[in-house]
Amino acid sequence: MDVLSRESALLAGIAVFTLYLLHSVRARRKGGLPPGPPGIPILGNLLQLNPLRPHPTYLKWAQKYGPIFSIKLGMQRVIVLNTAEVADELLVTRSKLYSSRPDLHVASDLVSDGQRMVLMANNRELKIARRTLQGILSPGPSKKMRNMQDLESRVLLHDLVAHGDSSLTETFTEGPHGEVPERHWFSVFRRYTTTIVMSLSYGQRMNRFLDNPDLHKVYEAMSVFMHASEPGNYLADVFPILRRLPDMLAPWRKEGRRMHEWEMGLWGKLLDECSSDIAKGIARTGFVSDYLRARAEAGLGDLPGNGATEDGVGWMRDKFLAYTAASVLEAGSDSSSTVMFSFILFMLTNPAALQRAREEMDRVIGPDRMPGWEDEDRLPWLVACIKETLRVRPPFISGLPHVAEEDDVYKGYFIHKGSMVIGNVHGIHMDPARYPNPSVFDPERFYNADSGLQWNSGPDSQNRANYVFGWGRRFCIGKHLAEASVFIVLARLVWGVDFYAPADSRTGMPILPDVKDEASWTDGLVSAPKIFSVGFRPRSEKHAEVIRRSYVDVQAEWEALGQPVDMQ
Ligand code: HEM
Repeated sequence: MDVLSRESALLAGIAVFTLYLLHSVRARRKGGLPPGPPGIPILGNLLQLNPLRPHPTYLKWAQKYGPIFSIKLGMQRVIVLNTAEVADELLVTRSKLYSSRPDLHVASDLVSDGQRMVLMANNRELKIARRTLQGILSPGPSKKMRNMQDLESRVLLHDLVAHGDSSLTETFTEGPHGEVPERHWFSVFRRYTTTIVMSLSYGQRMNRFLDNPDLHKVYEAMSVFMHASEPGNYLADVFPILRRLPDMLAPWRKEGRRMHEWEMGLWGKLLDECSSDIAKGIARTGFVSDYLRARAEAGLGDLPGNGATEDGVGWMRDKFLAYTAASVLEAGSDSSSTVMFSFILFMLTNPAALQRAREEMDRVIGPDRMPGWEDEDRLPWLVACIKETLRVRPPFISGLPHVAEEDDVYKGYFIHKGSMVIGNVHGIHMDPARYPNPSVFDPERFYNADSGLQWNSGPDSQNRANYVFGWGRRFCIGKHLAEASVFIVLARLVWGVDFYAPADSRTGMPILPDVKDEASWTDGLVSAPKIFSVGFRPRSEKHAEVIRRSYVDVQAEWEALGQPVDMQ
């Protein structure tokens, strides 16, 4: 160990011990914490769970300690909420107190320069970003994206059929951080989800999934940022005192700033290109160009820097605007495609459910046209299958952590200011009182042929079918867009495409990942199926003809809209 590392380790040790003493005295004085598994000094419960995959352990502890339990990860007190009732009470009814985020120094202050909304405390900037995005993502405005969702989902069907058996005949290996190989069928879906949010933000579509560095960069940026946010990766996140160390003793600072520069090469470049097109009088759509034009009309054409103006309006400055668009690109890409991959996996592992979905589709729609949103009410089995997919495998399976902004008391339990508070989505979805036989994939629990269709995914806390979109003031702002995408893509997939797993040459059985084995899923914030092999072909010649024709029509639409046509 060199001198610098020895000094850093010594300093860290002293800091850890001092903070540990302070925390223990405070906790003892207040008392009344929710129950929880005993930990060890300093590390608390850190060694008892995998921080990148905590949900199986959270479930075990929920079964032992009940609706609310408390653990300690190093110095960080964590309160985990395991029933819909307690999560609704704290994260919705008391949302004012529970809407901050953990203080992630490296991911937020350094990598994001404090501008990434998903990591922001419950502050003025967050309100400004949310208000701006409400303007494009609340129920009415989000419907304006339906034209793009319609056209892009037609392209997706064509791309899948063109992909055919490629993912069965080629060998693919995931990258060390779960990177998806470009030619794998996952990329066909990823192009769809990313092109939607790219059109929404910058009015530009992604017209190919192969040889498209910008598409990969969006996922790379997410991977960099998620890696930087992983609990325990940086001591400076856990021990704020270390943030005062000089640069030579704080290697994370250089690394964080380097990541920020790299990110700005993507997010900053997108904004710069948009500004320069506007300056040249080139027509651009998308919320960023609308925002820049409105800002210029307000006399604030040039507004470099971070944060927002101090006036009553609170105009976002350039970097804040670039990162708000980035939040849409990041939050809207991986999450929605994960649901699509999980749906395909659950349908293939539950062939009777898939067969029933196809029969419903044939009865209601037939082979001569593709389904649309107007058909939703008449496809209750398909919707039940999507809801059950969301319940069994929510993308953010351990929720996104909130933070208590004040001391609070719940049913006699003391919750310290600064505690991380986690809505245990998996625990709630596996609560047998709410979902009998919770580990079984059973769309029947959501099937109701007679009642009008409702997605019931919040934000109201009554009668929610699932908790995949979070809670309260941090509730997912893209829910309406996401549900519309998930529905149209999966309805059209079931309608027109026969998707199948490779068969074992000896037994003839399909080769599929074991959905109950955690090793089949990625770890980290978003838990997605790891890549698996699937082939795609049209369900009949008639379906093939509709898919072909509609792809040709879409190309004409792109030209009319001034968008690039598709490329293979
Ligand atoms: C199926 C797809 C999606 C899922 C499962 C999902 C889920 C979530 C969850 C769990 C949160 C955190 C909620 C909380 O802290 O309580 C969140 C936040 C967010 N989502 Fe989504 N999301 C999806 C799609 C989208 C889309 C399509 C967009 C944008 C177009 C989007 C934009 C955001 C943003 C900007 C935030 C941060 C909000 C904040 O921190 O205040 N999401 N999402």
